[in-house]
Amino acid sequence: MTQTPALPALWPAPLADGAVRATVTVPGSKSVTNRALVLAALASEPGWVRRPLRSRDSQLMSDALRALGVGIEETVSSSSAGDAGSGEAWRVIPAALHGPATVDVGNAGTVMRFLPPVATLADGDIRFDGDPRSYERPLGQVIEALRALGARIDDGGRGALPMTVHGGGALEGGTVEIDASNSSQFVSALLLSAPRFNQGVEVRHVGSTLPSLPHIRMTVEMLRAAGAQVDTPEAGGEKNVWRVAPGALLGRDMVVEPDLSNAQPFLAAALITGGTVTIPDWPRRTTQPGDALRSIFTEMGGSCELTDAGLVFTGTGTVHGIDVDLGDVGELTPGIAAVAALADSPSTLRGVAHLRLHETDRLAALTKEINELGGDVTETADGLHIRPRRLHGGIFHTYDDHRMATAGAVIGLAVEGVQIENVATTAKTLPDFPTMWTDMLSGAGE
Ligand SMILES: O=C(O)C1=C[C@@H](OP(=O)(O)O)[C@@H](O)[C@H](O)C1
Ligand SMILES: C=C(OP(=O)(O)O)C(=O)O
Repeated sequence: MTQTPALPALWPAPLADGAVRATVTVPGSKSVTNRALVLAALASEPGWVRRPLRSRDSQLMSDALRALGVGIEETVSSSSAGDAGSGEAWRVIPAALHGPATVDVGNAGTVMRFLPPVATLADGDIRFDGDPRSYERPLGQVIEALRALGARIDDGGRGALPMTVHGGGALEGGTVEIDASNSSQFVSALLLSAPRFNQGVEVRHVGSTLPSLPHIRMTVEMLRAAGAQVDTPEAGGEKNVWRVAPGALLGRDMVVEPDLSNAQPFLAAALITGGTVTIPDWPRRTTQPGDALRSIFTEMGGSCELTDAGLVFTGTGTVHGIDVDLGDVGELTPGIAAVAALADSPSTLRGVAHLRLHETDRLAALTKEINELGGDVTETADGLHIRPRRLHGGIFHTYDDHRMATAGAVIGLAVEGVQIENVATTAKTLPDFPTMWTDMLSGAGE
């Protein structure tokens, strides 16, 4: 990670003085990095995580796994995987998991959901704590599911953090029902550790909706790549039922794809300024929800092409409103809302009620912050109505939410005088964002 110079409490978002033309290399996916770390830590032999994301969320994950006894050596190397694998690489050396230990989850959904099942396999007490917001983010369903599978957890009756998992060195596993309508991460959490449960797991989602399905597919694909046997609804199984058989996970050489959701502000910059931004290494096939930006931002007025140089995205400078269900790709909502506020027609963003439980209540935060710049946004039961208005400068508050900060920067490209409060919060998944943003505006890589 490059050392970012101290950032001001209020960061003046730069205004674009013309069409943006840049090539932007986006760091590794948070979701892939943190899954790769968990799977490598639970494997029966050492493995590699190549091109990992270095950010607060991945640091919290690796610190936590180290606290449980896992070895993680950070190296720079070349690999037999060729160019795709060269650069930074973490060697993960699994070990018997030990308590007592303390895990700081920060405000990382992946850490607070994926690690309690891992902690049940440790031979002692694992205390989980985190940022104040982590106490409010839903975890009760994971706690109850783990109890049903044989775990002992002391959460003081809160169904939330802080809590202690009394690891017994093993977990029985078996069949469990869970309502994952508040977060797909509940399902991913139970599946990721399940090869190590005595009976594996059968997870039955019983809620009315299930957000972020691509992230569950990511979990399944990465489990399979690590040698796990997984049955899914897609493979002809029962709807909303996933099964993972018990068995050893293999030590793999995993190359992390660029974080396509973090490519969003840069693509948005091309869209709204009528410029062109190229994102190298955009995968031709991926489970990342950010891939949906190709179609969503095309519908909003841009065009794109997957070339050998990466994804080349071009805007016309005219942005259209959109009516779209973002239930599968909820983490894209703040960036889409920012673009929609600059469009030539209204937008309706649906299917994202669960965003009220993310880093902050994103529906309330987007409504308030865009409206304070002169916008006209209203919350609906499951999303936002955005009627574009001429916006003016002002302070864009971020509520410790990395995607609020990048959304504010997108608006600031087109609206003079936008100041982003605590832009440093982008360190959650994209620590170099302010530098990357100014580099993009100076035409870096062209
Ligand atoms: O499993 C994952 O890596 C994620 C799943 C999604 O969570 P929700 O299902 O809670 O939205 C997504 O929003 C989050 O950024 C990452
Ligand atoms: C919802 C998000 O993060 P988390 O992994 O903390 O849930 C996100 O990155 O948009």
